[in-house]
Amino acid sequence: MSDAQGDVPRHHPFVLGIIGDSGSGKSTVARGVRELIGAERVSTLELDDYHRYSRAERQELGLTALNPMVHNLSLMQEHLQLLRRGRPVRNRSYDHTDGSFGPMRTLDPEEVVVVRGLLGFPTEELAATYDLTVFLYPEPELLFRWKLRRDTKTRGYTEAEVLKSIARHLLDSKLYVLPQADRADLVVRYEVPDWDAPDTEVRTTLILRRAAAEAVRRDGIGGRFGEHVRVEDGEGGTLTVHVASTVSREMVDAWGAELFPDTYEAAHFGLHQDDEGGEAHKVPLAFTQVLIADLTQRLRRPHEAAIVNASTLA
Ligand SMILES: Nc1ncnc2c1ncn2[C@@H]1O[C@H](COP(=O)(O)OP(=O)(O)OP(=O)(O)O)[C@@H](O)[C@H]1O
Ligand SMILES: O=C(CO)[C@H](O)[C@H](O)COP(=O)(O)O
Repeated sequence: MSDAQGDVPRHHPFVLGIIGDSGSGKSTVARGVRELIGAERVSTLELDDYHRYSRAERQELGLTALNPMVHNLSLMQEHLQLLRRGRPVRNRSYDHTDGSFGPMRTLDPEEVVVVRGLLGFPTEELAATYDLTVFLYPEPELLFRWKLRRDTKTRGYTEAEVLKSIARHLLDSKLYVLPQADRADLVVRYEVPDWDAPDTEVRTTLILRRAAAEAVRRDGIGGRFGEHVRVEDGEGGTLTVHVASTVSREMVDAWGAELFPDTYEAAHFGLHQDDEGGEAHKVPLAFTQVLIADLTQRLRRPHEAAIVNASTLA
C-alpha cells in the first residue's frame, strides 16, 4: 500500500505463506487466520495466478499444475519482494471454473499478506521471501478424502474425475509439493489411525522450527490445555505440539478470545466441510488457526522493529 504518489509505503507487510497440495486445507486454515487478524488488515495472494499456462495448454503439454515448469516462479519472487516492501503488484487471475486467465488486477498489500498455493517455496531463495512459512500436510488417505469430498460436493466433478486427477498428480506431489515441508517454519501434519476413522479422530501435529518454535516455547502453551496438548522438544531446536482430538472446545475458545478479543467469534473458527457437504466443527482446526494467527502477530513485532531500526540506521 503506498501514498498518493506511490513512493512511500504505508507499512511493511508481514508475508505469511500457507502452502500445501490441492485439498490440503489451505483455504480453510487461511480463512480463520484472516478473520482473526482482521479481514481489513490482510491481503491474499493466490499463487494459481502465477500459472504460465491455461488448463487446456497444460493438458496439451502433459504437465500437471504441480510441476514447477508451469509456474512463473521468477515473477512470483519479484512480486513477493515488492509486497514485502509495501508495494502493489499487478497480475492476471487464474479462473478455477474453466482454467483460463481473467483480466489484470492490482493487489495492494495490507499489514499481512497471506500467500496461498501449491508451490510457494520450492527453493530456499523463495522461502527467504516470507516472514513465516506454513506447510499443510494431511497424510495421503486424508488428502484423498478431503479433496474427493470438496471436488464432488462443491466443484462439480464426478468421483471418477477426482480419482483420475489424484492419480495423475501423485508423482509430482511427491517430487515437487511435499519436499517444501522440509523448509517450512511450521508443518501441520494431519493423520488418522485407520482409513475408516472419521474426521473427529484426526490427530493434528504441529512441527515448529526456528523463530516460530521459539515463540511457542516461550508461551508455554502445553500447560494451558492439560494432557490434550503435548509439547515435545526435538532435534535442532524444533518443537512438536501434539493436539489431541479431545482438546476441549471451551479451552480453545477461551484462548482465542483472550488473544483476539476483537475478532474471535467461537462459531466462526474450526469449520470445515463434512461428508454431506454441510458444515462441521473441529477443535484442533480452531486451535491451528489461532496458533498461526498468534504467531503472525508475535513475529510481526520484532519484524517491524527490525525494519524501523534498519531505516533509522540507513
Ligand atoms: N482439518 C480439517 N478437517 C476436516 N476437513 C478439512 C480440514 N481442513 C480442510 N478440510 C476440508 O478439506 C477440503 C479441502 O480444503 P480446502 O478447500 O481448504 O483445501 P485447499 O488446500 O485450499 O484446496 P485447493 O488448493 O485445491 O483450493 C474442504 O472440504 C475442507 O472443508
Ligand atoms: O486447486 C488447485 C490448486 O490450488 C489446482 O490444482 C490448480 O490450481 C490448477 O488445477 P486445475 O486445472 O484443477 O484448475
